[in-house]
Amino acid sequence: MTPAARLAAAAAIIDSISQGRQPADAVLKAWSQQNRYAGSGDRRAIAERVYQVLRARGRLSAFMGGRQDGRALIVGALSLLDGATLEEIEGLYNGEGYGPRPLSKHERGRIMAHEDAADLAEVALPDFVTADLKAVHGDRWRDEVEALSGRAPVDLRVNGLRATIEEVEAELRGAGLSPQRTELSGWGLRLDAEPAPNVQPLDGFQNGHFEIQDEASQVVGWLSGAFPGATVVDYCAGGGGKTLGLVQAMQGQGALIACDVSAKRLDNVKPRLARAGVEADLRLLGTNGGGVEDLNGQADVVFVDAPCSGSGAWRRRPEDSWRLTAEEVARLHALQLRILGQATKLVRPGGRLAYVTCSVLGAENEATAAAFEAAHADFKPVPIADAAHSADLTEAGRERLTALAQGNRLRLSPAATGTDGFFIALYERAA
Ligand SMILES: C[S@@+](CC[C@H](N)C(=O)[O-])C[C@H]1O[C@@H](n2cnc3c(N)ncnc32)[C@H](O)[C@@H]1O
Repeated sequence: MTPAARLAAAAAIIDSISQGRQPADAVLKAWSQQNRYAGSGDRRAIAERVYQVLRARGRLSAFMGGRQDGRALIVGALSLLDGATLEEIEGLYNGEGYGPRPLSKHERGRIMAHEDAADLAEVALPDFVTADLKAVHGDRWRDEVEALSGRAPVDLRVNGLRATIEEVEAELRGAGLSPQRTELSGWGLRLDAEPAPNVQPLDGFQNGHFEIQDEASQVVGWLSGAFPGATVVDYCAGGGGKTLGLVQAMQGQGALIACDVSAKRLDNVKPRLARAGVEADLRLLGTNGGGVEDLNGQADVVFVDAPCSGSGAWRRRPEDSWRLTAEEVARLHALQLRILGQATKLVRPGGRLAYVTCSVLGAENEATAAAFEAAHADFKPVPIADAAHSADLTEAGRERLTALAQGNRLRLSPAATGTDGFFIALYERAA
């Protein structure tokens, strides 16, 4: 494919991502299957262009005078992000072959405007998101916006029940990769996202020596208070990402009950448990919390990884950032409170409750924690500093997390910790 034909293909793919609800990855994969003439270099270049545009969509749309179509966004990217000159862009947009038609007067005018991407931070994300980040971070909101628009590395969690970190490092190096130890999690290894490391075929993955899991997602498990021999309920277990980390914190000893309202998601936990060589009691919950009555007042730790916007993972799924609405966030906030209320019943007197999201929004984090605290005087905030002694954290991690915490609440984010955005609030049920 010519460079111009790649741009035309990327524009069409961006349009189908905009018009549907499918993840960008799935749309790109479908396009590759339907366009077999595209070679691996074409597919890589097209995917890179699509992700570059998705990450900067708000800015590019503003730069192009509010247009949101794939063609305009790519013209904007060439000018604003790549720094291409008008002549260079006209060379690509000349209507020849499978390339895009020539530039319009309006498009030429936008290119001549010579704006700076950094000046467009205000419009990088939906307005209600920017307002939320400003309310939480004050002057530092720009850092959060910039970091959220970046690329995420690939983090692995070594399964200490099956392997040592040195063994996994050696296997990864043998496969030509360059793992770096993570700063906060004592079991984390970080790989560059580019070129995308393909770790799933490795023996270590197949044999459960490691899982793919963002460092912040590991850290919230280490802070949960799960200990060997405990009864731990993973209340919103989903596909089981945190479940496996919780079993590891329990050193495989005790009872782990993984619940979810989605049978399909719970099914996905089974092969992961088998690979990691651990067991959990999987329970399908009713939306009113039914199905775990036998555990009322029994759990040492209830871990609520609540449904949320997923905004903490926008580096990985940038298309979600402009699909989110303020109404959806309000719905999620109400759901988070309802689920927390249900989960409280399972905590034994003196036991722990951990509220977790992978969101960066105050509306789903501090606001939900504050509303929960106002309604549940019997749940006392536990300072993060008291939980940060976990041996699964690095020494630097213990210090850093203690310093970052605000009482019983902690935020991790691409800007603050170089991780996905996560939030945790810890409570203890009055004895
Ligand atoms: C953030 S995801 C959990 C991700 C999972 N813990 C992981 O690490 O892979 C939230 C989960 O909450 C579940 N959920 C939604 N409503 C729920 C409810 N009323 N009670 C319990 N879980 C619920 C969803 O099915 C979803 O799997």
